[in-house]
Amino acid sequence: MVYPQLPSGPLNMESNSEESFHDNEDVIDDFYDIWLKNHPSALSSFEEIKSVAHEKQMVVFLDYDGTLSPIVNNPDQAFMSTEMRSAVREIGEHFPTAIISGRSRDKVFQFVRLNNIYYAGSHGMDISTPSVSLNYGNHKHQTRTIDEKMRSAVREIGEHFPTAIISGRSRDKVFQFVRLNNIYYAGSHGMDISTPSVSLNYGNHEHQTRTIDEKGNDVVNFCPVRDFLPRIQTIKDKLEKIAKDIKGASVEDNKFCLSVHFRCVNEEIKDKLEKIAKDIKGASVEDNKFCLSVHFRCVNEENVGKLKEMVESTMEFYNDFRITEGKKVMEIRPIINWDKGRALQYLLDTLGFENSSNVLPIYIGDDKTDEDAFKMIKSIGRGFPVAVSTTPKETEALYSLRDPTEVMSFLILLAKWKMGCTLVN
Ligand SMILES: O=P(O)(O)OC[C@H]1O[C@H](O[C@H]2O[C@H](CO)[C@@H](O)[C@H](O)[C@H]2O)[C@H](O)[C@@H](O)[C@@H]1O
Repeated sequence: MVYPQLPSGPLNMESNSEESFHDNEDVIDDFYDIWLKNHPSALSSFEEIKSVAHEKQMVVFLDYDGTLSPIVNNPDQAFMSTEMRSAVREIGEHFPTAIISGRSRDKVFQFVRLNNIYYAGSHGMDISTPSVSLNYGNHKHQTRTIDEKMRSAVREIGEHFPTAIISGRSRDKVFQFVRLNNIYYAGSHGMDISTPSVSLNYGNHEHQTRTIDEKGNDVVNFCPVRDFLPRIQTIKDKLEKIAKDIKGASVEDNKFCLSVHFRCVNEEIKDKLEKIAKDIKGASVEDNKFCLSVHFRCVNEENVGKLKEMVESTMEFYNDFRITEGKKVMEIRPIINWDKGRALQYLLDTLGFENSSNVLPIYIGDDKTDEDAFKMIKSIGRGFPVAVSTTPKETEALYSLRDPTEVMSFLILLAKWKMGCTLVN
């Protein structure tokens, strides 16, 4: 498929339609008709989409707020309808499907509660895929958590081979996570090892002690750093005092080692923003885990400028974060070269569609951050970027849908079409 050139629209529009057409409702309809010519409805273009997608692998990407759920005043009440949930479930049955949202990944999952799709939160900075996909893509920022499938795989390995887990955590903590009795555990970066007592026949006996574990088994503990324990506790006390003064920092006791965590240090920013929001009626701060949102949908027009100024001047002290603006929301995000477009590419690679010319990504979204995903599809040169908007706006998308209701009709149509193809074949 040759990716058509995006038309240069005749309208001078800002990219946030909610802002640009706020007071101009009379002219919206006329402009919308002109805009539709450049960004035709994905519903009325369905025949064309079908003919391009025929015998290709479509991968579906969806934004959450304003796309699967209507925009409402209270961000915690942005529920999706039961009908929308079934439509997305259906889509997930027929196509690899992911939701890429500005919300925290956990929160989107709480809203959507579907297990047959993938989730990317914090504007694509926090992605979860099945662990088999760890064969693909860039592993640098990937972590695994042990789920039941993983536990049975390790149990199975332990049945066939002598198996050990060597972790930086304390030995007890790893055991609590893994809970398997047929493998060995080494904690504190290997400084605390427990094996069955037969191993007393081998190796250096200097740091070995024989004990009986809680199940009555004779075990050998190897620990070359036991003498360090009192000093580690003193250091821990000192570090805890320091961490107490830095919001979000914490100290983890790994028995013979200590970890100082700083993943949540942007708690400090959250704290400052919350103080600002408290003084401005209607403003609120939402914690999206790796990003923060300052909402001003319910703030009086005359106070919005003041709020924005205060947030901007607070953020001047944190030059590793940037502010982007969405629909009546300021989004505070780490300055890294990562956005919804990069997340889309990562998901395509991770799900095994790297370099496949057969793949057609479709992305449906309503806000500014979705433009990064539209641009990525454009740079791939194949696929369907779809903007959700009731008013004309500047966008990189090729197609459009008016609102979540039209999104739902489109998803239903897409799933039905695919089901038909599957039945015929
Ligand atoms: O990427 P998204 O899933 O679209 O998330 C972007 C922001 O969406 C949410 O805010 C928007 O929806 C709220 C509920 O309808 C509305 O009250 C708010 O004015 C909108 O901006 C979410 O609450 C934000 O944290 C996201 O950044």
